[in-house]
Amino acid sequence: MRPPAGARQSSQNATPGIRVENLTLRFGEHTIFENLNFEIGGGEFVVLLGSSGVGKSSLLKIIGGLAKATAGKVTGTDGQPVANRIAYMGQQDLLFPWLNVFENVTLGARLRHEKVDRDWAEHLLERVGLGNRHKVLPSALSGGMRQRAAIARTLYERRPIVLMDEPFSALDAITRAMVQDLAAEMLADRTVLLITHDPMEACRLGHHLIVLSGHPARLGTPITVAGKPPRSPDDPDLQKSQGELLRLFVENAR
Ligand SMILES: Nc1ncnc2c1ncn2[C@@H]1O[C@H](COP(=O)(O)OP(=O)(O)OP(=O)(O)O)[C@@H](O)[C@H]1O
Repeated sequence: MRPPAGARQSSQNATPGIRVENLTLRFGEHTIFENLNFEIGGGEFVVLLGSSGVGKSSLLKIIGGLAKATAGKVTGTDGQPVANRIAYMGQQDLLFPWLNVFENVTLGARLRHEKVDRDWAEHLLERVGLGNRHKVLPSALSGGMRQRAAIARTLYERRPIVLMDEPFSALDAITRAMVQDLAAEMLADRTVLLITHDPMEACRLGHHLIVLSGHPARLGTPITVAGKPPRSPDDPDLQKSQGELLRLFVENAR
C-alpha cells in the first residue's frame, strides 16, 4: 500500500494489485475527491474507512468499473486494465431467490454460456460450510449462510482482485466474526479492497487501513496492522491499530 511514486515491482507477484492515478469525481459543483493517488500491492488486503457520504462506495464502484470517474485512471499494478479481473461483493448478498445455492454460485458461468465447473463449485460450497445445501433456496438460509453463499459465488469467478462494500454489516456479531475468519482464509491470495465502518473488522482483516476524509476527500497515511489476518480481537497488534484508527477518526472530526 503506497503512492504510485514508490511503486513496487508488482509484476514479481502473480496476483495483480490496483493502481489509482489522479482520480477525480465531481457531481455538478460538488467535488467528492480530487487527484487521488494510491497503489495496493498484489495480494494485499486493504480496508477503506471514512465517514458516511465521504465517497468510499463511489471510489469502489469506479475501481470496479461500475461507475465513471470525472478524471484519472485505474489499472492493475502490471499496467493492464482491471475490468475483467475484478469480483465485486456488496452489502446485500444479491442471491437470486428463485435459484438454489448451487445455481446462484455458478450463475456467472451460466450467464456467460460457459460450462459450469461443478467440482470447483462443490469444493467452494464445502469450504464455506454449505456442502449439504446445494439445492436449498436462499429464503431457507440464515443471513450468515446467505453471505457465505455470496462469498462462494465471488470466489467461483477466480478473479484475482476482490472489491467488497460492507459485505458483513448486516450480520450479527458472532456470525460476522465467523464469516470474517472465512473471508480472510479464502481471500488470502487475492488483492482485496474492503469498505467497512467497523474499526474492529478493519483491524481483524486488513494488512493496511486507509481513511478517506474531508471535502473534497483525501486519503490519509495508511495504517499498517502488524501480524497476519484474521487477528483475534484480543491480539495486541489489533488493539494498537484500533487505538490509532480511533485517534485518527477523532482528529478528522475536529
Ligand atoms: N449518482 C450520484 N449523483 C449525485 N451524487 C452522488 C451520486 N452518487 C453518490 N453521490 C454523492 O456522493 C457522495 C459520496 O457518496 P458515497 O456513496 O460514495 O459515500 P460513502 O462514503 O460510501 O457513504 P456510506 O458510508 O454512507 O455508504 C455523497 O454525498 C452522495 O450523495
